[in-house]
Amino acid sequence: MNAAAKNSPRTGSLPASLAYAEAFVAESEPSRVARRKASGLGLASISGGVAAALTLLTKTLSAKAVVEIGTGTGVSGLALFAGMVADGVLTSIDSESENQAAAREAFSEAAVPSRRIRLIAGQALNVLPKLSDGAYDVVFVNGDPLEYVEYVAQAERLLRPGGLLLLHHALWEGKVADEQNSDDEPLIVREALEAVQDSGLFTAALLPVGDGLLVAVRD
Ligand SMILES: C[S@@+](CC[C@H](N)C(=O)[O-])C[C@H]1O[C@@H](n2cnc3c(N)ncnc32)[C@H](O)[C@@H]1O
Repeated sequence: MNAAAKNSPRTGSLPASLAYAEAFVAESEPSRVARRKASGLGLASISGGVAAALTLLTKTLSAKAVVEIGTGTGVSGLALFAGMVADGVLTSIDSESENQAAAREAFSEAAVPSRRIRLIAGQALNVLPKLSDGAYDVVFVNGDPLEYVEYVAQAERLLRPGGLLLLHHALWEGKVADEQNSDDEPLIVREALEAVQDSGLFTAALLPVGDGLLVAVRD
């Protein structure tokens, strides 16, 4: 095989490569437990690859103040805490207090001090407007996909210059890329991605990790 063929993305099995990439960083025991609880509650959690990306990005930024929309049982929160500075605070919003109770257990299991955890039970679109302008290093979006356009608008306001918008499910089960697909979720996710592109406020990359992770830095 010549060097060009060896480096071609078409060489070998793409599904096997993606599975390899997803499992590249080992998952912690508290994260495994939180993932199992999520399954029991019928909730989806971020994949191992997305978790690794969240930790990497928050660590690169030395993130101190992070907003999460969609706490779930804490799989993504654990990944964010793993990258944040030692006294960083995660503000995480979820409409279901049962999910947040499971997340609190996961954070306790991982020995995250309670002063670093700010869990807010409520509808994201009621809570987000109460958070301060330009005060956050990262906004991670994993709540109601039908509200993604509004979440992007809130992130524009909440992020400091140089802060990161991380939007999960950016490829929504492979349906966002299919422009003929007009299901509600992919339609709204597509609109949210276009809002980021058209705002002129972000420099973005769409990573094909997990179900798709939009990474956009606030200019
Ligand atoms: C996919 S789960 C989040 C999973 C979590 N990020 C993780 O990986 O561990 C989505 C969560 O968003 C919450 N949610 C859905 N709609 C919401 C809304 N409008 N406001 C706040 N939370 C919402 C759900 O209760 C659920 O816990």
